[in-house]
Amino acid sequence: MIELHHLGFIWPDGAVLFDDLSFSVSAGEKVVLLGANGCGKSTLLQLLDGLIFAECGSVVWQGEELNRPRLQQRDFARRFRSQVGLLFQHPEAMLFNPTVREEIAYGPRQLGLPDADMRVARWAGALRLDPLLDKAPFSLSGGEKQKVALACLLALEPQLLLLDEPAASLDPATAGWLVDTLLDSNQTVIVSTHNLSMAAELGSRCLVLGERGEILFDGPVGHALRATELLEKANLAHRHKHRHDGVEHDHAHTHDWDTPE
Ligand SMILES: Nc1ncnc2c1ncn2[C@@H]1O[C@H](COP(=O)(O)OP(=O)(O)OP(=O)(O)O)[C@@H](O)[C@H]1O
Repeated sequence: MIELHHLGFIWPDGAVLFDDLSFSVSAGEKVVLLGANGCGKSTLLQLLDGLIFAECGSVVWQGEELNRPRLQQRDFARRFRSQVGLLFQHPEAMLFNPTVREEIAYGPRQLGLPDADMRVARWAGALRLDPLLDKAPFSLSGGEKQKVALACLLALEPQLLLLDEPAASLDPATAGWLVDTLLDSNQTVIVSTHNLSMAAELGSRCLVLGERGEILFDGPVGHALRATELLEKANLAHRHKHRHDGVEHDHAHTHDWDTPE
């Protein structure tokens, strides 16, 4: 489905993020990206979405290299944009239409899909956005905006969903709905999250990134979440010091997942 080969990425200010990063994701896989703040999860998702491009190495999508010239070809860009969708970490970045209804319909209409209205009804209904359909997206709460952004993406029904912290502002019921929806679908999903419980429920595979975006672990989510040293190395767990009856001890902690001590 999508492959990275020896990717190297440098920001315009000279900061090196990825160096020789390689992995591939097969059709239908649900992959969780775990890593501390600033390790490169959002940047990686933007590289996979063809919004930014690497200095060296390549991103290959369904056998075709994803690069600037190819995305300037109308047919390729149209095919790629209809089959790959990115949910931005900050939903405001995606919302610019006057109403929620138009916002959700925008993508399907841009792609010339004939059933845009049906898609709006389906995904607004699923995310319980019906009462908000005639409201302006900018007037919504943080969680409501995130739901609208999700509805926009899901309405495109892409083959590959790139989700950047999709549950950050969602209430537990909606986050649970999202996990179930993704698990029930045959879409390929690459999701970044700090939410280790969600990672455990959603992913069969996870990539744990180190400080400079290097892969520290690529394997089953359950293994990663039980690997205390790995979690500490990736800054996903930290050591708490405790003092009881004059005896001090410390142990590793995550905040939403019980790591073995
Ligand atoms: N436009 C930019 N120019 C230079 N450096 C940048 C730019 N955007 C991001 N960075 C840097 O790239 C690194 C990776 O950022 P990124 O947003 O991908 O991290 P992240 O893993 O998604 O973090 P978080 O968990 O905090 O969302 C950070 O050190 C960040 O400061």
